[in-house]
Amino acid sequence: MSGTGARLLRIDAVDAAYRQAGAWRSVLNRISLDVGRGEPVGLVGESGSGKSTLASLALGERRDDRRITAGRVLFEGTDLFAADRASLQRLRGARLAFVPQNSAASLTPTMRIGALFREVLGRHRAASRHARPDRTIEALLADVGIADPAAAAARYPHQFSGGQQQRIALALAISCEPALLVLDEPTTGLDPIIRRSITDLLRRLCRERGIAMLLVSHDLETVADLCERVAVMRAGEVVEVGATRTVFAEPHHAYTRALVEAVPRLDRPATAGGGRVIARTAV
Ligand SMILES: Nc1ncnc2c1ncn2[C@@H]1O[C@H](COP(=O)(O)OP(=O)(O)OP(=O)(O)O)[C@@H](O)[C@H]1O
Repeated sequence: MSGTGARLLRIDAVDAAYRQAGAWRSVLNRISLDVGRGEPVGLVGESGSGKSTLASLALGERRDDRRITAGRVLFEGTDLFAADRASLQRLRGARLAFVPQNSAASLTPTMRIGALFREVLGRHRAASRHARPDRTIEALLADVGIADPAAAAARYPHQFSGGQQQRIALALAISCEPALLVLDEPTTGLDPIIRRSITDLLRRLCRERGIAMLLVSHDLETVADLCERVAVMRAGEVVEVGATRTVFAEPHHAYTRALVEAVPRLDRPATAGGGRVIARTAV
């Protein structure tokens, strides 16, 4: 699946600013970026360059201390910052889903896994489409590799390992069949083996279900593994965007070159399967 499909998300010449000490400070400067249906797109760049801000705007998140001063964010043709709150609410969590950094910790500790799913499915009407929500929940848990899903649904998050919690959080994010998954550093802080298994799972889930991804990460290897296209940000601007292989193998912008050169080993050849152009970084 590739970015040749219809545009799903269109970030169109967006400027954004945060209020700090009573004044508005610009943090995004005429950012444009599209994500096609089913397309995985990575967002990399230096700390503070605006990646999380852009991801949050892609989710239509409104905050009193932030404003869009120019441009638009369109999701399936809806202007997320002109839409009324009810329309936005309908989109968020259903068509648009978010996987935060350390998503395992985002599972409510006092709720059983089954109840967590029923709450999310119920909130977005998806449950009513399924005659047997328990079956849906068990199928989702099985799909992310949780053994004995019926028993798992009756347990609490702390009764699972960190890696399993991460898988459950992913299953929860895709439970409403979103068209776009926005992920903020989904593999940061994970040990290398769990990171690899979560990356493989994400790739499979999104491919099988045709889910597009906007993936914010400092981990260029994960981006190279998962994303067909990548945008490189610096100081509130997209300095380079293109096919991940090309951008990482032949960076045009000096900043991208420095970023890629900072990865310890770049000498492993690209593989057909994962599309990796960057070798495993030292972890
Ligand atoms: N709530 C806020 N109030 C004021 N400024 C903010 C706020 N959140 C972010 N910023 C500023 O906006 C800019 C972009 O921050 P953002 O978190 O989007 O960058 P980032 O690329 O995701 O960084 P990192 O990789 O460190 O997470 C930074 O200068 C940051 O200080």
